[in-house]
Amino acid sequence: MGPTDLTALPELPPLHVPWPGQARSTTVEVGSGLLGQISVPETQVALLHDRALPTEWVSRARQALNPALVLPVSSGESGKTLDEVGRLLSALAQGGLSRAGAVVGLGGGATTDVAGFVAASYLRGVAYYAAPTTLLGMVDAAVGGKTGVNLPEGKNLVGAFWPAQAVWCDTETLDTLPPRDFRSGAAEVFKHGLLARPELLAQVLPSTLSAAGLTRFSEWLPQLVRSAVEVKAEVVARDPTEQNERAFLNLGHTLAHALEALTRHRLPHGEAVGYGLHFAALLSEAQGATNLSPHTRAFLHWQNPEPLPRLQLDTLWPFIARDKKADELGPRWVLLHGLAQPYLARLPREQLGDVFETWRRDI
Ligand SMILES: NC(=O)c1ccc[n+]([C@@H]2O[C@H](COP(=O)([O-])OP(=O)(O)OC[C@H]3O[C@@H](n4cnc5c(N)ncnc54)[C@H](O)[C@@H]3O)[C@@H](O)[C@H]2O)c1
Ligand SMILES: O=C(O)C(=O)C[C@@H](O)[C@H](O)[C@H](O)COP(=O)(O)O
Ligand SMILES: [Zn+2]
Repeated sequence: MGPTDLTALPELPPLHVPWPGQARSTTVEVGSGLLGQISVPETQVALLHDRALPTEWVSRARQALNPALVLPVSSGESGKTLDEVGRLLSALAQGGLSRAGAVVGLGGGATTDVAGFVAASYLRGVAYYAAPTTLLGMVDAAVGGKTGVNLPEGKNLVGAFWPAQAVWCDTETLDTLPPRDFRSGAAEVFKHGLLARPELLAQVLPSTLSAAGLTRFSEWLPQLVRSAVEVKAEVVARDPTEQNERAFLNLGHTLAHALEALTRHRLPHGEAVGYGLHFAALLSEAQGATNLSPHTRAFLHWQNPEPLPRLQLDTLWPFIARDKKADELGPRWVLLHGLAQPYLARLPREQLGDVFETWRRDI
């Protein structure tokens, strides 16, 4: 499918994600060319952008926001460290950003996770806005208020819930996103499809028999981003701080985060999630569900993630055991009774071995 004239498509109305018990809400806008039109009410703005982002997107945001401070953030997971956060906080202090100022994060999910955490910590919290430039950032990372960084002991082990006031998803920025990063982000769209909206599965993979599927140029891309955001927004509005059903958004992530930590983050998050979704589908089938793994197997085939080294469950276990959903009784897994029927389960470790071997053979 070739490029489409997105200006010919209808404008999508903004989505408002309420924050229960608080006066604020997040406005999520999706459209092509939004970046050149963004604005914030605060007069003093610090723009934190992925250092490796094409300059065109940084220039557009600079022109629109006229920021007092422009701070490049180390790209990807290498920026999701406490050292990087410390460096950025010092730069804000030295630059004189006041409590009335705002932080704007521009980049993929890694950058918006860091920028959001910096906004949450600086002066005990300043206004935060997100301009995600990856598919994953748009459909997942920038929405819902989870911000933070990694520790050597595991993924996202430090952070804060600090929702953005606005999230601007400019789908034009995806024009420069490498295809591998695009396919990586599609894992979170697929996850939202499995969790709540099965029609999204067919939009990512129009036919499980063909390799053709979603691309940066698919005419339904802005609508797909919006639909995927809606799934997350509905859950987050009911359970913003993961006391309950928000844990479902972690489908596939117990294994994914362990794979990321074990590979020292060389495996991109979305590829780890692709592997994790397949493991969750196989585990769900071992508990009685049917017809889930054909979907996740087809997705993995389409996504074509980096091959994994030979892995043992024993090697992954310490990371699985530290998953944030674990409690004193051990890890909890997000499973599916069927499409759009998630539940949480505690499984004895002995039950995982056979499924792990099947997964290993499949990937
Ligand atoms: N906070 C949340 O709720 C949440 C949800 C999902 C994922 N995450 C986090 O998001 C991160 C993954 O996000 P990601 O997949 O966006 O990875 P990323 O931020 O590392 O970006 C992937 C790559 O794309 C490049 N890039 C970004 N935008 C580009 C563009 N428009 N053109 C060209 N290159 C571009 C980046 O430089 C990087 O190399 C992980 O750290 C994950 O833990 C957070
Ligand atoms: O927003 C959520 O909640 C999610 O679980 C979305 C995940 O895709 C995302 O990777 C999130 O960062 C994982 O959160 P964590 O609490 O397990 O670190
Ligand atoms: Zn994720």
